[in-house]
Amino acid sequence: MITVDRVRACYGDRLVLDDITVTLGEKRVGVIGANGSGKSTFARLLNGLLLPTSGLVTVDGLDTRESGRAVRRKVGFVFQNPDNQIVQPTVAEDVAFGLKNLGLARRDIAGKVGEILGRYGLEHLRDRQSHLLSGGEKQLLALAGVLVMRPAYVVLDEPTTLLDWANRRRLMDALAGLDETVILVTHDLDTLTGFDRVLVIDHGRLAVDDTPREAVRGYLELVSG
Ligand SMILES: Nc1ncnc2c1ncn2[C@@H]1O[C@H](COP(=O)(O)OP(=O)(O)OP(=O)(O)O)[C@@H](O)[C@H]1O
Repeated sequence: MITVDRVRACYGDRLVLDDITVTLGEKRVGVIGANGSGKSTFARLLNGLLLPTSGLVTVDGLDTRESGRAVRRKVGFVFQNPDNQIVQPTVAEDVAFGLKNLGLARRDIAGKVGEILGRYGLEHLRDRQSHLLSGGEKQLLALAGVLVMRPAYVVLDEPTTLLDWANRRRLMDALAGLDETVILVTHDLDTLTGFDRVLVIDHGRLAVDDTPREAVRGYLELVSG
């Protein structure tokens, strides 16, 4: 369970999130809102990439301020732009990167990498240069690199914006099949079908917290004034 308790977040003296309190325990949570409303900032708080200016964020009881490393093992983060997280020259090396850092044996790493590449239809790309993949392939690789670490939670920040229809479908199918808890920041409102809960952030405040249908309705009301 992730708890966000009376959180404010500032960049310099600019207040971007104001007094957010929410407990996330559902398997599928969406986060929507206008450009600049604070969604990415909210997402980054959940795995300690960003620390609250005041208030508290905990993941399964761990304070992100005190236990950043343990929190990041629990909460995987998929960036909007996969180039921000693909760091190794080949696909297989990139997926293996986090496991190597954990000090796993070479044979265990190979097994886990093979399994995850197979699961996401990336096996044929294993020796390809990561930076030459298409946008959709990169997005799936970024997801695979996070999932191979077996996080309990996966936070995705607008993962479908670079994708064509087929790759968007692939990514959403991949997400639908996950056992992990998914927290998805998106502008792509139809990807929220079947979600348990959707939060709407408006000018740094939690404006709506409801079912997808009601949250989207509330969001459209907000943006149409
Ligand atoms: N590192 C930063 N330094 C200063 N201001 C920032 C920083 N990151 C974000 N902001 C500002 O904080 C506000 C919220 O940004 P955030 O990225 O959280 O919004 P968002 O809802 O994810 O937007 P979008 O839908 O456009 O991705 C914006 O006004 C943005 O300009």
